[in-house]
Amino acid sequence: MVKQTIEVGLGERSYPIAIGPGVLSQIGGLLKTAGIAGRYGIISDDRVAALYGNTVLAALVENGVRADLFTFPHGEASKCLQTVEELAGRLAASGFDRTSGLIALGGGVVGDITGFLASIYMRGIPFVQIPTSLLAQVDSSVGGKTGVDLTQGKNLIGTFYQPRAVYIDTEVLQTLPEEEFLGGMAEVIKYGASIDADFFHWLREQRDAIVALDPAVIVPMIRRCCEMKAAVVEQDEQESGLRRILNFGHTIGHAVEAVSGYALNHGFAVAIGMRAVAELAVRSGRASSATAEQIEALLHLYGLPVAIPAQYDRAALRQFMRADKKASNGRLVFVLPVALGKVDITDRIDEAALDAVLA
Ligand SMILES: NC(=O)c1ccc[n+]([C@@H]2O[C@H](COP(=O)([O-])OP(=O)(O)OC[C@H]3O[C@@H](n4cnc5c(N)ncnc54)[C@H](O)[C@@H]3O)[C@@H](O)[C@H]2O)c1
Ligand SMILES: O=C(O)C(=O)C[C@@H](O)[C@H](O)[C@H](O)COP(=O)(O)O
Ligand SMILES: [Zn+2]
Repeated sequence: MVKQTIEVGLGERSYPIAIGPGVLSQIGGLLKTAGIAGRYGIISDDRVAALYGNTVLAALVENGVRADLFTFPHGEASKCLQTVEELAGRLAASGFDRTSGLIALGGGVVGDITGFLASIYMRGIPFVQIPTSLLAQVDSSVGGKTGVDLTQGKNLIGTFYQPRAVYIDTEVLQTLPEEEFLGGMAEVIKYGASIDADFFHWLREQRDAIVALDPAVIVPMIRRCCEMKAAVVEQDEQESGLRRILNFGHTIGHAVEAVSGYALNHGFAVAIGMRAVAELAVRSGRASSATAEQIEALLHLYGLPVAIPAQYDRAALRQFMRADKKASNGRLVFVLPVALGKVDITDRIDEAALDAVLA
């Protein structure tokens, strides 16, 4: 199948997203067009590096590019300042300078860390994304949000820093554990529920082909998500308004993820957060129960969790929600689904309704 390309139009910071099976086998040639003159540091986690690190390394070496591979332990616990500091130290000790570039080879954790590191190493060096999880291919590799977690909450340290290019090889999804694939489907469903009702219905109709990783549906599905994200980011790169819609399900989702001690994957937490906020929309009189039921049914269809586990401390959930970046002047901000494919952003939420949803 031929590789497809989408452009993220951000003026001088515009970049291409190449999507298709076999992109990784062409990566040496593709990277030549990314405009990075010097050495490459490939940043990956231990799991992804074991699967694909040498492929990328060899492709660069074959194309006459000097490259080194740096890894850290997989998992959200690595998404912290300590990992960034350690990687920066290793780059400096290996002689990486301002002509160098980074490659994020992995899921969203690798992408967020690498983008953040690239944005601050020697006050900024270029980087490219090679996302290998579904979640990273449909969401985190596009749009330039980078960062790490604090014990106080998710993504509390970070920058907006766009990659030079995004290279999506859909074949790498063959090795992705099922749970991680389903986590990615939560962000896919997010786009349908919040932006595109037709896409939402398509996801229901194509469920069997999607979970079977049929390229005839996987490639267009990833492409459509990237198109929607690019369109939002082009209009509101630094989230002064519209971009908040990409946070649908995240106000409660991020808190659920944090209370789980990051044991719950991000996508599962977002699924729980989307169902919770759909119920909140109904209880606030902003959405019909039919809309909430359709969202919950699609999450179920993909085997995603929808209930906040009973053992999660509700006071701790509230505390993490208050620490969210979108809270302002002590008021929580929610992205409410008012109809399929349409959301409202509001800080006017009835406390009793929120209490009922969290209960
Ligand atoms: N920057 C953004 O816009 C943005 C958007 C959404 C999510 N995120 C962040 O992304 C992170 C979640 O990303 P994630 O779900 O990719 O998690 P992840 O990066 O931890 O990857 C999930 C697991 O899958 C493994 N893996 C990845 N690709 C693989 C492959 N092809 N084969 C086998 N194993 C593979 C990884 O080693 C890891 O163990 C969270 O930190 C979240 O906050 C950021
Ligand atoms: O790109 C965005 O904008 C998003 O909100 C995408 C989200 O899926 C993602 O989880 C993002 O990292 C959340 O950002 P945050 O600023 O709310 O922490
Ligand atoms: Zn997310």
